[in-house]
Amino acid sequence: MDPLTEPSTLRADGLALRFGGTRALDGVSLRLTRGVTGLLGPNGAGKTTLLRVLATAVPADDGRFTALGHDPRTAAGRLALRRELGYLPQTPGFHPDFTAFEFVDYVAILKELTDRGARHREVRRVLDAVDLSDVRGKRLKRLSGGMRQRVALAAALVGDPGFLVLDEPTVGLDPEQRMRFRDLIAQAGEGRTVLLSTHQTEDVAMLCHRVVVLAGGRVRFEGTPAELTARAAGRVWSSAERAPGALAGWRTGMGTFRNIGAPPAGADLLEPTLEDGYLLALDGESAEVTA
Ligand SMILES: Nc1ncnc2c1ncn2[C@@H]1O[C@H](COP(=O)(O)OP(=O)(O)OP(=O)(O)O)[C@@H](O)[C@H]1O
Repeated sequence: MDPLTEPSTLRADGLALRFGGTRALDGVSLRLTRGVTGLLGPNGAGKTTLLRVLATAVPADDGRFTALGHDPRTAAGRLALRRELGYLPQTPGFHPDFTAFEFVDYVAILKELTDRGARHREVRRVLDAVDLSDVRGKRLKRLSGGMRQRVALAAALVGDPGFLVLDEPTVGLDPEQRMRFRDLIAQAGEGRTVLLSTHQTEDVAMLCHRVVVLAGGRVRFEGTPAELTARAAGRVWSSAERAPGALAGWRTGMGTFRNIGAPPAGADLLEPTLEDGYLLALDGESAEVTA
């Protein structure tokens, strides 16, 4: 799959949504293709709001989008899109006394899988896909946080949706669980359009083919992870003292400072990371990292 020649599966133009005086989305336009796109942004950037709009949980005040060819502004378009949608919200509404199987089965019923036998096979399939077959009879309140996240992912995968919206699915997971989750998301991204909101730049570097940076309700960057990293080329340097002109800078474990911004002449340049490119894309918005 070549991301440059892949056709757009989602097109959003000028999406806007206000909460009182807050412009949570302030004219968001973007294109998604099949594969996993990472959505990065500081707290309050509008990520959850954007995902809720794209998951048809809330309508935008202005702008429009189509996903998998469906336009959710009509009731028929909304229904068609919801039938092809898997949504893992930031705080999944679990009933703690449901077992893992019952919860996913309940979601499958909501997704109109009416044939009981076929539905139960599908529930077993997705629980198996997230490696939870052994605990499918356990109540959710007895599962660890990481297991509950996997139950939520299984619920999002029910019915093999073509469009997956995942809101910070790796939050609260330990590094080993996060690695397993990345693998599951990468598998889910094969042939599907996946939009993954995260604060983890490593998640994006390791599994996304595209990345969108959102801040203040606006898209600050849209491109490949390599392009975001390349933005920081020649703009990351090391110094013995805190560099007053740096956009962001912090003391490393080695005792030296790692600085981002316009380097002074003769600076000792460092290899940039995706996180450096991300902080530069925010252009100072939330990039005052001082330690
Ligand atoms: N239901 C709501 N009522 C009022 N304000 C809201 C509501 N939902 C979001 N907001 C505001 O809209 C802005 C965007 O919030 P949103 O939750 O989309 O950001 P986010 O990027 O997901 O943040 P985080 O990374 O902290 O989850 C914030 O200023 C938030 O306070």
